[in-house]
Amino acid sequence: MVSGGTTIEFRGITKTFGAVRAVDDLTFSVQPGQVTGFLGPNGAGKTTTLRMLLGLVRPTSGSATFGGVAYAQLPDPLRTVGTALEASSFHPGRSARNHLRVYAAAAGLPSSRVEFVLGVVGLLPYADRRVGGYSLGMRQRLGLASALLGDPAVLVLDEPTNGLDPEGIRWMRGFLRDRAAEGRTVLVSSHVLSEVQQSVDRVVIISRGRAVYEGDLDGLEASATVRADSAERARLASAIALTGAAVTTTDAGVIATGITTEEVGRLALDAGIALTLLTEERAGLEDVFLELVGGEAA
Ligand SMILES: Nc1ncnc2c1ncn2[C@@H]1O[C@H](COP(=O)(O)OP(=O)(O)OP(=O)(O)O)[C@@H](O)[C@H]1O
Repeated sequence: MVSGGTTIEFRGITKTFGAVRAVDDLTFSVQPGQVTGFLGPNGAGKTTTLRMLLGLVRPTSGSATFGGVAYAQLPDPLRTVGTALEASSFHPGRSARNHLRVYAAAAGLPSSRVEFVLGVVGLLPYADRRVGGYSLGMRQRLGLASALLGDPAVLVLDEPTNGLDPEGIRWMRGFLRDRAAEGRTVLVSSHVLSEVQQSVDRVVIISRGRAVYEGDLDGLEASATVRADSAERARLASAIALTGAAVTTTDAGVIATGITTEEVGRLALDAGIALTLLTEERAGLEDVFLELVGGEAA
C-alpha cells in the first residue's frame, strides 16, 4: 500500500505553439486510489498536457503539480512519479533485465527492485531475452516495469493500450486497477474510450485542447438520448425544456438529452400529459464520446 497518496492538480494550464492553442485553460485534479482516463482524439492536446505535467514542455500559463509541487521541484522525482510515455525507446540488443538494472543503478535503487517489477509486469520468464525480439505488448510491459522501479505514488501513462491485442488490453486493465488499489494515483491517456472504459473510475475528455467532460462513465451515459411522444407534443417539449434539458421536436416525437427516461416520465405525470412513447436511445459510450469530441476521433 502506498502511504499518503498524491493528488495531481492542473490549474488553468495552457500551451500555445505559435497560433495553435494546443492546450486551452485545463483545470482538473486526479485523485489517489483511482484510475483516471485522459481521453481525446489524436491532436486534442493529451501528450502536450502530460509533457507539461512532467516538466518536458513549459506551459504558456497555468500550472500542473503533484501534491502542490511542480515536477521540476520534486525532491525525488523517480520515487514520486513513474512515467511511460514511449514504448519503443529501448535498445533492441539489450534485455529487459539489463535495461532495468541500468535505470535502477542510475537512480540509486537496489537490484531487488528490478526483480520485483519484472514479476509485477509478468516479464520474469523473458527477462534475459533481447528487447528487439519482444512483441509490442512486452515492450509496453517493460515500460511499465521501469515506471514502477522507484515505487512511485503516481503513474502517468501515455496511451498504454495503444496497439495491444484484446488479451493485452485485458492484462493492462488488471494492471491499472491493481496499481490504483495499492493507493497509487493513476493517470492514463487514450484516444479510444473502449480500450480503457473498463479500467477507469473517472474520465476527463478533451477536444481541441479544452475539457468537454469530467466525471464518471455513468454520467457520460446519462447524456444518452431520450425519445418521448404524446398527443400534446408541444406541451411535452416545453415541459422537458423547462428542466434545462436540450430538446428537439421531430415528426417522430420529442428527442431530449441531459435528462433520463424516469425524469421525463415523472414530469409528464406531474403535468398531466399522457405519453404515447418513452424510450431511451442507447447510444453506446463510444458514440457519446465521439459526439462530445465533435466526431474527430479516428
Ligand atoms: N512542438 C510543437 N510545435 C507545434 N505544434 C505542436 C507541437 N506539439 C504539439 N503541437 C500541436 O498541438 C496540438 C496537440 O497535440 P498533442 O500531441 O498534444 O495531441 P494529442 O492529443 O496527444 O494527440 P496524439 O494522440 O496524436 O499525440 C496538435 O495540433 C499538434 O499539432
